[in-house]
Amino acid sequence: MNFSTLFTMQRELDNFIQTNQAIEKDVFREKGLALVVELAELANETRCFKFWSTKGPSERDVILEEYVDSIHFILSIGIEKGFDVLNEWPEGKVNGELTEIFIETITSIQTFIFDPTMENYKSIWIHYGSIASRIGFSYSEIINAYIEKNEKNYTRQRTGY
Ligand SMILES: O=c1ccn([C@H]2C[C@H](O)[C@@H](COP(=O)(O)OP(=O)(O)OP(=O)(O)O)O2)c(=O)[nH]1
Repeated sequence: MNFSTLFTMQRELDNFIQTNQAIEKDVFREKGLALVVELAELANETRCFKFWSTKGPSERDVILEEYVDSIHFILSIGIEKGFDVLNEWPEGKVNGELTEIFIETITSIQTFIFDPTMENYKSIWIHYGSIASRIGFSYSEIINAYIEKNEKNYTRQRTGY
């Protein structure tokens, strides 16, 4: 599946959710905060910063589901601002340990919320690409997990969780 299809799938899901929940206001900032929360949940499952604990990271599938929750909201905030024209995952390198990358990713999200430019949007993707490669998630693994969670999100809306 190519990258732009993700935007199509996300647009359809967002429309479904907004109609289902009768949302008429602008929810860009809510989605921005949701992304920060998902990033924190992801960091929490990797346990990369827990120097006080000997317990290892959560199961790979658990971490991957958290990761693709973030992907949903990255796509969604891009759609909100009309940046859903990317054909490829923006590439770039972010140096440092996973903890450092997480901290910089928070900054990239905040920067985009306050200054939603294409450059700042791409920076979020670059940071998430670095997180994926640091954890060891492949592109196809991410796409498959995204498709699975996307379907689960429809079910959750239909069953009114
Ligand atoms: O406009 C929206 C709103 C939400 N989602 C998706 C993204 C994510 O995949 C899921 C929300 O995350 P999660 O599944 O963790 O939902 P939650 O309500 O935080 O779950 P829980 O109550 O189980 O923690 O809904 C969208 O795609 N578009």
